[in-house]
Amino acid sequence: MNRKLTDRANLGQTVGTEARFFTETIEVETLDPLAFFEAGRSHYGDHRFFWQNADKTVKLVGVGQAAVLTADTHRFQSISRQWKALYGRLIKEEKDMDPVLFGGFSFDPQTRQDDEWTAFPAAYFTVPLIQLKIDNGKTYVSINYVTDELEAAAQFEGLRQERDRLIHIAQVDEFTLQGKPAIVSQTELATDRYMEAVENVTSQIKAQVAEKVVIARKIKLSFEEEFQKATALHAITNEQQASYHFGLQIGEEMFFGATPERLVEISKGQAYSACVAGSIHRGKTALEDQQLGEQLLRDKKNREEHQYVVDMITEVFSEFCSSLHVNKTPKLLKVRDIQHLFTPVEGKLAEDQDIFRLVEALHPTPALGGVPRKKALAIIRDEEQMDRGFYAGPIGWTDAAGNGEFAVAIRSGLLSGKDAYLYAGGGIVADSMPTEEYKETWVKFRPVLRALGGSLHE
Ligand SMILES: C=C(O[C@H]1C=CC=C(C(=O)O)[C@@H]1O)C(=O)O
Ligand SMILES: [Mg+2]
Repeated sequence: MNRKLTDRANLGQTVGTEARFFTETIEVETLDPLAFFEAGRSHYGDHRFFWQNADKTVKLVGVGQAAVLTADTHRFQSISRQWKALYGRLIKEEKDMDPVLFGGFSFDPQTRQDDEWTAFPAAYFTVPLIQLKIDNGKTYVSINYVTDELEAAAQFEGLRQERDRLIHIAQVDEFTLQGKPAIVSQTELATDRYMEAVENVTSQIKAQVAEKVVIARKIKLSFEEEFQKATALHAITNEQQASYHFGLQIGEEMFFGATPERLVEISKGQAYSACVAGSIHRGKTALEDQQLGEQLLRDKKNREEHQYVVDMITEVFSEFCSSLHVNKTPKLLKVRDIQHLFTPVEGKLAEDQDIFRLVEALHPTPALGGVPRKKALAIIRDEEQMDRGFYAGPIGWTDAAGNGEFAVAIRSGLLSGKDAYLYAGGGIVADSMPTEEYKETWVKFRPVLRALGGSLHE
């Protein structure tokens, strides 16, 4: 039994057969998405989300819940089915935007469950009550409302007032962020276990039990006071520019991060993914940076880490797409602290496919799981001895038209009261060295560590 799910059974609205799903959109003057997120705190402080894609053409903020979809078994199909049932009841005019379904999946529902992740079920998605969408520079605010009652006009009018209140606060009131609270402690959890795990995994790979396995570890930070969620999001958006920025708040907890890795985007019938695996740090000078990049492109161990991901994503795309494009050799993807090997994958999505099927087929890629997938997951469960929660899982959005985007939730952490849990890992292949992998995780911890004011281990 999944205790997380039973804990959450009373949350949100179920979709009854009589339910109707109303939406209404207005276009407004530009506003700061974080100011809107913060404006929602007093009334909807327990349920908010924030998202922006890597090129910042799509920004989303949701506050409150019009509907909540959760799932335990067959979680990808279950969310897809629930979403179809819900938007099948959608009543909208042409000028109205599609409501957004936002959420994510945990990395591995079969792993052990640690207390910090209790609020996060194996799959959690929400349609916000009030939704901000900035799409190619235009700003839209929608109200979404699901009801069984025949007479919903009064509630809807109340929501319009709420919408206007939030817009006003975000546009007019001064938006002040609280400072970062002082850190009481920063603890590496089970570093010895991590080093041993990397050692064991390389031996298993040499013995041909698996080909590649990603092993991760965590750091715990404790603060003098609770870390304000908007402050954490503001800090992370300034950390690592060319990345997806996300925050998903469920009750007191918020999972957030800045990931450079797209899992899948569907836009107008095209599907896009990215193989991101294999890493080296940034150079201190432009020249050193370039030399490090060239070294990474030539490095056998990193190319091997990368190739497993390319092979797997290519295989999935050949199954789901009618045509396909994959580059033969990787490029470099440079973000603030790290450079990765990067191969974009693109295809024309076959008829009758949906984003949840693709997410299911792709998750976890060998950039976060391993090869073969099942064996790698079993080794991760045995060796890591921790609950990754939503770290390394798919996080993102979709709409009724079938468009949407999911990123791989790495470079991420969970804010939980006065504590934060940060996660980072790396792909282990036969030639991996525990001390080198350990160093690589420190580089990957940096964006969230810096955002929270932790010490970087330089
Ligand atoms: C597992 C992580 O990164 C993955 C993504 C890119 C590069 C990776 C690597 O070089 O090991 C990892 O596969 C992480 O950031 O926690
Ligand atoms: Mg690596």
